[in-house]
Amino acid sequence: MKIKVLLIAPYSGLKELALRLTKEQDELEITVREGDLEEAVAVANEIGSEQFDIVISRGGTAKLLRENLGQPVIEIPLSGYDILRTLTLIKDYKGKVEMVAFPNICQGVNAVSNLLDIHIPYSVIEHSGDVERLILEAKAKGAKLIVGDTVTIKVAKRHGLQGILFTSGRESILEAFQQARQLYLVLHKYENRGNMLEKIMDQSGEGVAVISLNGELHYCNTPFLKMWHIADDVTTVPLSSGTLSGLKALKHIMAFQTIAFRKVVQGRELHCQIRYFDDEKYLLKTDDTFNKESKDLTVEYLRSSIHSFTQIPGTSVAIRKVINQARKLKNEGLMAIYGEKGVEKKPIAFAMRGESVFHNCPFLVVTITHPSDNAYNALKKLLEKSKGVILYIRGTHRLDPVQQRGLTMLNQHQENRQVIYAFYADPKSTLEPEFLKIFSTRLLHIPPLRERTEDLGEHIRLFIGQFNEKYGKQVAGIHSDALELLSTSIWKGNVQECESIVERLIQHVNGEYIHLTDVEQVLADSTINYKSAVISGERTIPIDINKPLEDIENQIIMRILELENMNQTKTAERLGITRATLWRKLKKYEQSQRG
Ligand SMILES: Nc1ncnc2c1ncn2[C@@H]1O[C@H](COP(=O)(O)OP(=O)(O)OP(=O)(O)O)[C@@H](O)[C@H]1O
Repeated sequence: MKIKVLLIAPYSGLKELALRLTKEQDELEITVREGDLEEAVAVANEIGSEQFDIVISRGGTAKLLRENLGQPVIEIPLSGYDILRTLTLIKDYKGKVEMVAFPNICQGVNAVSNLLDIHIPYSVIEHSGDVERLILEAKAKGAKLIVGDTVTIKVAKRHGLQGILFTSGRESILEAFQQARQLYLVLHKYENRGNMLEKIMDQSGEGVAVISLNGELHYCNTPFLKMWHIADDVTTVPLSSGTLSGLKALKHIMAFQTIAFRKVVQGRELHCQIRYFDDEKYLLKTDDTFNKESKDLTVEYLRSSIHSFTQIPGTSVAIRKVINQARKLKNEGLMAIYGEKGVEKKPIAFAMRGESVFHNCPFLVVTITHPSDNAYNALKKLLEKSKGVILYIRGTHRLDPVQQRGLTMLNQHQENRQVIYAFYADPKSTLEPEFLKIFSTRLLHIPPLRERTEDLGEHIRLFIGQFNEKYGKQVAGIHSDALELLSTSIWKGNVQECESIVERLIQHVNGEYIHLTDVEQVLADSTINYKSAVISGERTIPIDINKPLEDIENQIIMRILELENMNQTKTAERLGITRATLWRKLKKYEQSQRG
């Protein structure tokens, strides 16, 4: 396939010469037209320059075409021979000569004329609109002959002067053809490479984009467009201004750490990861299936609708005590919070933030998913370098004793930053004493939901409202016997579990009230055997005999751990095994679940 070239000659002589030379070019299919400056742009548009791979022209016309066309434009040079030829022609001219030309011609002529010791006064054309004035000035100074560019000669003749054009000769045109061949090869190579990369990006299941933190979208692949439901000509990424300003505040952390956040698009939750890319641009990756993090430490930027303690449901003595204590601790730069899974540790931390000196700080959930040197070093870096944020850190109890002691060496009190260590169990029974000491007087305990069941009704009502909205239902309440059954449940997953049970109830019921039978049916279908758990009370637990022995053993261990407030020493004692054996069993089970 031949390279398609459009050559627009600013003067007829160049057109004639080019036409003669095209015959010798096997690899090029050259179309030659004539046109100077704006006229050349009109010619290019008329012929449809987009069908050509490369455009060739000369001087100011080439410059103008470059500004107006999408194609690469090659300029026919003015070689030393070309200049020499013209200078030889004018050297014996008796009248006054002046050169009026574009900068590149002036430079070339100067270099050659200096060598030959021929000095021609000259004026440089910066803009094509200057030509008229410069010619008139030359005329006023007594010039009879003007040498220069096509446009200069035209104007000079109009003002009654002689004009000689610096013409490009054969070798200059051939040089332009050679450049066209080379440029095409390079472009073709990059185009192939670009197409291949685009295909690879499109085939990856992930949505990938490059954005600026003002929302500008610089690049994205096809999966990204689909996940975000945007058209391919969209130039901004649809993130809320709140999220964008939060991300801006996290710029310095993104320079060394990927930050995760979630975004709901048309009811689907997208898991997003963002990190500094290059030149004030950020790489945003999104996944619409839950992507199990394989990294040892993850950082998630979490936003919340909770800004005050009044948004924390419940009136029980237990929750009021929590709120009182949280109010006292809210402005502490370093503190800890503990309570079972789903007990509302994060909502309470958000309420504290809303009423504290840290209310403008982005909230980052830092999780040690695998206790390793990598996780420890990443955490240390975050503690050393982050400012203006709340770091809510989970999983430090899984670090080894040396690493835990290492954390105590860091200056964790930074201005305008809060560090909250979060635990499931009382850290007094699990942490290295030295590490514990740095926050032990600022420790907030959130009791499990089963110890404040009088709050259950309020939680359930709020969740009913929330899920009515989500599923378009009109459930008005729950019958007292149904609520009573729920109140006697263990709620191993606490408020989080209550939320998912109410979600299932709302999906299940069709009438206006949740009845006892609805609760019984939903609980019977749920993975945890509530009914038996309710009946069994503390001393017995339900056992699914269809499960493998390892699962049953773990179920027993977890129940005793729960009853012993996650204290491993007491649990081991109660089970009649050593603490090391208990630890090994838990670890083995955890690994078998993961693997
Ligand atoms: N960012 C949030 N904004 C508003 N409500 C939230 C937020 N996070 C959680 N909740 C509500 O609070 C309930 C309990 O929260 P969550 O499960 O996060 O508790 P937690 O104790 O922090 O959990 P975990 O132990 O898993 O860290 C959730 O079921 C949800 O209803």
